[in-house]
Amino acid sequence: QYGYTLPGWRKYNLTYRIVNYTPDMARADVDEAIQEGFEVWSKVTPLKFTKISKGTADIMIAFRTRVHGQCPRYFDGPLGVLGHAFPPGLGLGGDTHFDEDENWTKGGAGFNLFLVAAHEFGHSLGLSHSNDQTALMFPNYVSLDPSKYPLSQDDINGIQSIYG
Ligand SMILES: O=C1CC=C(NS(=O)(=O)c2ccc(-c3ccccc3)cc2)CC1=O
Ligand SMILES: [Ca+2]
Ligand SMILES: [Zn+2]
Repeated sequence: QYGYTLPGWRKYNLTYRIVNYTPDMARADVDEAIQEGFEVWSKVTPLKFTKISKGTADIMIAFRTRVHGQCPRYFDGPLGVLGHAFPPGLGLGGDTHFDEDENWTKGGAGFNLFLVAAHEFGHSLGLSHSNDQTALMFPNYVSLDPSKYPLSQDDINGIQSIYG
Protein backbone atom coordinates (compact mmCIF):
# COMPACT_ATOMS: atom_id res chain seq x y z
CA GLN A 1 0.00 0.00 0.00
CA TYR A 2 1.06 3.61 -0.42
CA GLY A 3 2.54 5.82 2.24
CA TYR A 4 5.28 4.92 4.69
CA THR A 5 4.95 2.13 7.21
CA LEU A 6 5.43 3.15 10.81
CA PRO A 7 7.88 0.97 12.73
CA GLY A 8 5.05 0.18 15.15
CA TRP A 9 1.92 -1.95 15.21
CA ARG A 10 -0.79 -0.81 12.84
CA LYS A 11 -3.49 -1.29 15.51
CA TYR A 12 -4.01 -0.13 19.09
CA ASN A 13 -5.62 -3.24 20.54
CA LEU A 14 -2.94 -5.86 21.13
CA THR A 15 -3.21 -9.30 22.71
CA TYR A 16 -0.59 -11.10 24.79
CA ARG A 17 -0.25 -14.61 26.15
CA ILE A 18 2.05 -15.91 28.89
CA VAL A 19 2.98 -19.26 27.37
CA ASN A 20 4.85 -20.59 30.44
CA TYR A 21 5.78 -19.44 33.95
CA THR A 22 9.07 -19.18 35.79
CA PRO A 23 9.30 -21.35 38.94
CA ASP A 24 11.05 -18.41 40.66
CA MET A 25 7.82 -16.54 41.31
CA ALA A 26 4.16 -17.18 42.13
CA ARG A 27 2.00 -17.24 38.98
CA ALA A 28 -0.06 -14.32 40.25
CA ASP A 29 3.15 -12.29 40.70
CA VAL A 30 4.24 -13.08 37.14
CA ASP A 31 0.81 -12.08 35.79
CA GLU A 32 0.99 -8.85 37.78
CA ALA A 33 4.57 -7.99 36.71
CA ILE A 34 3.69 -8.56 33.04
CA GLN A 35 0.45 -6.59 33.26
CA GLU A 36 2.27 -3.68 34.93
CA GLY A 37 4.98 -3.90 32.29
CA PHE A 38 2.32 -3.22 29.64
CA GLU A 39 0.56 -0.57 31.74
CA VAL A 40 3.73 1.54 31.75
CA TRP A 41 3.24 1.97 27.99
CA SER A 42 -0.55 2.02 27.78
CA LYS A 43 -0.59 4.95 30.22
CA VAL A 44 1.11 7.20 27.67
CA THR A 45 -0.39 5.88 24.40
CA PRO A 46 -3.79 4.81 23.01
CA LEU A 47 -2.52 1.19 23.17
CA LYS A 48 -4.66 -1.43 24.92
CA PHE A 49 -3.36 -4.87 25.96
CA THR A 50 -5.62 -7.90 26.42
CA LYS A 51 -4.39 -11.13 28.02
CA ILE A 52 -5.48 -14.37 26.32
CA SER A 53 -4.79 -17.85 27.69
CA LYS A 54 -4.75 -19.93 24.49
CA GLY A 55 -4.18 -19.59 20.78
CA THR A 56 -1.74 -17.14 19.21
CA ALA A 57 -1.47 -13.63 20.64
CA ASP A 58 0.27 -10.66 19.03
CA ILE A 59 2.85 -10.76 21.85
CA MET A 60 3.75 -14.29 22.98
CA ILE A 61 5.67 -14.26 26.27
CA ALA A 62 7.82 -17.23 27.39
CA PHE A 63 10.61 -18.16 29.80
CA ARG A 64 13.35 -19.96 27.85
CA THR A 65 17.02 -20.97 28.17
CA ARG A 66 19.96 -21.32 25.79
CA VAL A 67 18.86 -22.36 22.25
CA HIS A 68 15.05 -22.45 22.22
CA GLY A 69 12.50 -23.45 19.61
CA GLN A 70 12.44 -21.49 16.35
CA CYS A 71 13.91 -18.42 18.02
CA PRO A 72 16.86 -17.01 16.02
CA ARG A 73 18.44 -15.68 19.22
CA TYR A 74 19.55 -17.73 22.19
CA PHE A 75 20.28 -17.16 25.87
CA ASP A 76 23.58 -17.29 27.71
CA GLY A 77 22.91 -18.87 31.10
CA PRO A 78 22.85 -16.90 34.36
CA LEU A 79 23.48 -13.09 34.07
CA GLY A 80 24.51 -11.51 30.78
CA VAL A 81 21.44 -11.15 28.61
CA LEU A 82 18.20 -11.25 30.62
CA GLY A 83 15.66 -11.21 27.84
CA HIS A 84 14.97 -10.34 24.24
CA ALA A 85 11.97 -9.09 22.28
CA PHE A 86 11.18 -8.80 18.59
CA PRO A 87 9.93 -5.59 16.93
CA PRO A 88 6.28 -5.38 15.77
CA GLY A 89 5.26 -7.76 13.03
CA LEU A 90 3.71 -11.13 12.28
CA GLY A 91 4.99 -14.44 13.68
CA LEU A 92 7.87 -13.76 16.11
CA GLY A 93 7.12 -10.02 15.82
CA GLY A 94 6.45 -8.59 19.27
CA ASP A 95 7.28 -11.85 21.03
CA THR A 96 9.24 -11.53 24.27
CA HIS A 97 11.45 -14.20 25.87
CA PHE A 98 12.96 -14.08 29.33
CA ASP A 99 16.08 -16.04 30.26
CA GLU A 100 14.91 -18.69 32.73
CA ASP A 101 18.50 -19.06 33.98
CA GLU A 102 18.02 -15.76 35.83
CA ASN A 103 16.52 -15.38 39.30
CA TRP A 104 13.26 -13.58 38.58
CA THR A 105 11.72 -11.66 41.47
CA LYS A 106 9.16 -9.00 42.29
CA GLY A 107 11.37 -7.54 44.99
CA GLY A 108 14.91 -6.14 44.99
CA ALA A 109 16.88 -9.42 44.82
CA GLY A 110 17.71 -11.10 41.52
CA PHE A 111 16.20 -9.33 38.51
CA ASN A 112 12.93 -7.49 38.81
CA LEU A 113 10.60 -9.09 36.23
CA PHE A 114 8.40 -5.99 35.97
CA LEU A 115 11.37 -3.75 35.07
CA VAL A 116 12.87 -6.11 32.52
CA ALA A 117 9.40 -6.77 31.03
CA ALA A 118 8.69 -3.04 30.70
CA HIS A 119 12.03 -2.63 28.92
CA GLU A 120 11.47 -5.59 26.58
CA PHE A 121 7.90 -4.52 25.79
CA GLY A 122 9.39 -1.22 24.63
CA HIS A 123 11.13 -3.27 21.95
CA SER A 124 7.94 -5.25 21.21
CA LEU A 125 6.25 -1.93 20.48
CA GLY A 126 9.00 -0.70 18.15
CA LEU A 127 11.45 1.21 20.38
CA SER A 128 15.19 0.74 20.16
CA HIS A 129 17.71 1.54 22.90
CA SER A 130 18.08 4.99 24.38
CA ASN A 131 21.39 6.65 25.29
CA ASP A 132 19.62 8.53 28.07
CA GLN A 133 20.82 6.74 31.18
CA THR A 134 17.61 7.56 33.04
CA ALA A 135 15.51 5.96 30.30
CA LEU A 136 13.72 2.63 30.64
CA MET A 137 15.11 1.85 27.17
CA PHE A 138 18.71 2.35 28.33
CA PRO A 139 20.68 -0.77 27.34
CA ASN A 140 21.97 -1.55 30.83
CA TYR A 141 19.91 -2.91 33.70
CA VAL A 142 19.72 -0.37 36.48
CA SER A 143 17.74 -1.65 39.45
CA LEU A 144 15.38 1.32 39.40
CA ASP A 145 13.01 1.52 42.32
CA PRO A 146 10.05 -0.29 40.68
CA SER A 147 7.60 1.82 42.67
CA LYS A 148 8.94 4.89 40.87
CA TYR A 149 7.49 5.67 37.48
CA PRO A 150 10.21 4.02 35.27
CA LEU A 151 9.44 5.97 32.10
CA SER A 152 11.69 8.93 31.31
CA GLN A 153 10.68 11.78 29.00
CA ASP A 154 12.93 10.16 26.38
CA ASP A 155 10.84 6.96 26.54
CA ILE A 156 7.60 8.93 26.32
CA ASN A 157 8.85 10.95 23.33
CA GLY A 158 9.92 7.72 21.64
CA ILE A 159 6.68 5.81 22.12
CA GLN A 160 4.50 8.81 21.28
CA SER A 161 6.45 9.34 18.06
CA ILE A 162 5.12 5.93 16.99
CA TYR A 163 1.65 5.83 18.61
CA GLY A 164 1.03 9.48 19.53
O1 LIG B 1 17.72 -6.11 22.93
C1 LIG B 1 18.29 -6.39 23.98
C2 LIG B 1 19.61 -6.98 24.00
C3 LIG B 1 20.22 -7.08 25.27
C4 LIG B 1 19.60 -6.79 26.42
N1 LIG B 1 20.27 -6.92 27.57
S1 LIG B 1 19.55 -7.39 28.94
O2 LIG B 1 18.61 -8.44 28.59
O3 LIG B 1 20.57 -7.75 29.87
C5 LIG B 1 18.69 -6.08 29.59
C6 LIG B 1 19.35 -4.90 29.77
C7 LIG B 1 18.69 -3.82 30.35
C8 LIG B 1 17.37 -3.94 30.75
C9 LIG B 1 16.73 -2.81 31.44
C10 LIG B 1 17.17 -1.51 31.19
C11 LIG B 1 16.58 -0.45 31.88
C12 LIG B 1 15.57 -0.67 32.81
C13 LIG B 1 15.14 -1.98 33.04
C14 LIG B 1 15.72 -3.05 32.35
C15 LIG B 1 16.70 -5.13 30.53
C16 LIG B 1 17.35 -6.20 29.93
C17 LIG B 1 18.21 -6.31 26.47
C18 LIG B 1 17.58 -6.13 25.19
O4 LIG B 1 16.40 -5.76 25.11
CA1 LIG C 1 21.28 -14.74 30.80
ZN1 LIG D 1 14.14 -15.87 22.26
